[in-house]
This record gives sequence, structure tokens and C-alpha cells, in this order.
Amino acid sequence: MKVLVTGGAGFIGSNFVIYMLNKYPSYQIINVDALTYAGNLENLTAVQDNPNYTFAKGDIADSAFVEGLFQDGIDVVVNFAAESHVDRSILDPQIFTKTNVLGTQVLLDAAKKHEVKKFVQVSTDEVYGSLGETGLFTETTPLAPNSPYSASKAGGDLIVRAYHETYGMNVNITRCSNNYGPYQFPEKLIPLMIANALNDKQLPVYGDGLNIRDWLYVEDHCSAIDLVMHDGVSGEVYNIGGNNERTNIQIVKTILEQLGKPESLITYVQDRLGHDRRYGIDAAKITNELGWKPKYHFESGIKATIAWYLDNKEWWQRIQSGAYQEYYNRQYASRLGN
Ligand SMILES: Cc1cn([C@H]2C[C@H](O)[C@@H](COP(=O)(O)OP(=O)(O)O[C@H]3O[C@H](CO)[C@@H](O)[C@H](O)[C@H]3O)O2)c(=O)[nH]c1=O
Repeated sequence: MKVLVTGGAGFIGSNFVIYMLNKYPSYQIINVDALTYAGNLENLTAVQDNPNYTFAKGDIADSAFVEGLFQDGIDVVVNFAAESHVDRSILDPQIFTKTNVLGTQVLLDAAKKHEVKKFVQVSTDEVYGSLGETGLFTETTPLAPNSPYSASKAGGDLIVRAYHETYGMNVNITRCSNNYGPYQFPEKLIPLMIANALNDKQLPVYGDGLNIRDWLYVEDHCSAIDLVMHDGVSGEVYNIGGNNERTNIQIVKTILEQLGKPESLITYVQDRLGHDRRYGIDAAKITNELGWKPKYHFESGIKATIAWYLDNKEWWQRIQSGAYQEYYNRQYASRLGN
């Protein structure tokens, strides 16, 4: 089986590449990544010499490049490649549409032409918008994205759906809740708060800190995609969630407590524009129909994650010393009053 994984040098993608090579020693994994700021080949050091692993650098929105990838035959495409950070999408929205909508379509066109057996679109619960205090997102919740990021993911999803309806392509769309775990870029809530706390820097909590996210350990996300890739029913959407709803302030306090750092580092800052209040996933469909079961509860997942960031300080410190600093200042300087 030849699997084309796009975005395999990013956080979830690299965890998936490693997971698949370990679990299926006979599969060939072709990792395609544009190596933007969020992609890092160091994430894949453990598998770089594996004969079943190959890497190609390029952009999924580049048709000629993508066409070349399919020349030797591909059985399955798993599309992780995306611009994924909501705050960046508020600052610079256009690249989100290019990669997440056009990039998805370019991949679909090549997959259709080369009669790929399955196309898995890795998407997000953010396409459903925001929940009130009760209720959960199901696969039939209407799409109501609120940020340029989530709108671009919803756009990509709709094109995937259309290629199934129009051309009969065998597709699945997965929609996950907030992931966390090893190799997450330190611009997202959990790794940013761990890194700032370890550096005794302020922890910028948006608004009142009471927005709720439903946390999913990345390995559990990988096992869910593995199931969908093999057993997903053509044309179906599967929600994937950890059933671990927490307010942001609970997350931040947990991190501080586990690192033995003071709560005085918490700094409430100006809210994110259009900030979704609550996400919560109903994962009954993938659980009942495909037999998915997450291994991690939040308590074990956050321990493993903090331990990883403590063991891999060099990794995130190197990231933070580059262009990241410019982004951080742009995003936080006025919020933090610096
Ligand atoms: C970076 C940052 C975030 N936050 C808040 C905003 C959110 O309510 C919450 C989580 O923020 P983020 O880590 O940026 O994640 P969020 O916006 O929920 O989106 C994530 O989760 C989505 C799935 O729900 C994915 O589709 C996105 O790619 C991923 O980025 O923490 C803060 O309070 N302070 C911060 O500095």
C-alpha cells in the first residue's frame, strides 16, 4: 500500500507518519510538505532512514508538482497539509484560502486522474462554528465557520464532498477537536503556555479565559484516521474528539501547577477577534461504527506532553529563536503592553 501523506512534517502529520510506519511495516509512506514555518523535518528523525519512507518538498497548490507525485502510483491520500493557526488567519487570511481550498482541489484533481482508491481529508470541528453552554457537534451539524481559517477548511471540505457526489470518488472527511502532544508548534495554546512558563514569561490568556475546547491527544487522533483510512464508508464524515472539555484557564493552571510555576505569570489580554466560545465533539459515530477508542484521558495526555516539552527544550527553543519571534511580537506585543 502506498500512502501519500501531505503536511507530514507538521505536528499531526509527523505524528501520523511515525504511527503508520511503526504499525504497518509493509506500507510505503510518501511525505509531502512545503516546509513552511510550521513544518520541521527534525520531527521525523526517527524514520528518516526507513526504506519505506520518502520525502518530497513542495506545495499542494502547485499542480505540476502534485502531478509528479502521482506518477508511480498512489493508493491512498491523507491530506493534513494546511495553514492551521486561527490567530495567523486573522492577520493574513489569503494564504489560508490558497493552501486549504485550492491546495485541496489540486490534490483531488490529481487523485481523481490517477484513480486513487481513497482520499482522506483531515479537517476540524471549527467548521461547525461555536457552541453555547450545552450540546455537541455531530456530523450533521450545519457548517458555520467563523474565522478565515475555519472558513477555508470548510471550503476544502465542501470541494471534497462535491468530488464524491459528482465523480463518485471514495472520500472521507474527518473533523477533530483540539489536538495536543509532541511536536506541536509553540504558537498553539498548550505548547505556548508550557514554553512561556518554562521561560518565566507572561502567559497571555485571551478574554476571560472561559472559552472551552475539547482536547484530543495526537496519538488518539492518528489511530482514528488509521481506522477511517481503512474502514471509512465512502462519502462519510467522521467527528473525532477526546471528550475532554476544559476552559482555557483550567488548562493554563494545570500546566503551571505541573511545572511548579506561579499563577502570577497568567496575564489576561485582549480577546481574539470572532473568538469561538465552545467546541465539543460527539464522537459516537466513529466509536460505534468503526470501533475507535481513545487511549488517553486529558490527565495522562497532558503529563506525557509536558514531559516531552521538558525533554525536547532544544527543539522548541530553536523554533522560538527564528522568524517566530517576529510573529510573537506582532501577535502579542500590544496585547501584553510591551
Ligand atoms: C494561542 C493562544 C490561544 N488562546 C486561546 C484561544 C482558544 O480559545 C484556545 C486554543 O487556542 P489555539 O491553540 O490557537 O487553538 P484553536 O483556536 O482552538 O484551534 C485549534 O484547534 C482546532 C480544532 O478545534 C484546529 O482546527 C486548529 O488548527 C487549532 O489551531 O486558547 C489563548 O487564550 N492565548 C493564546 O496565546
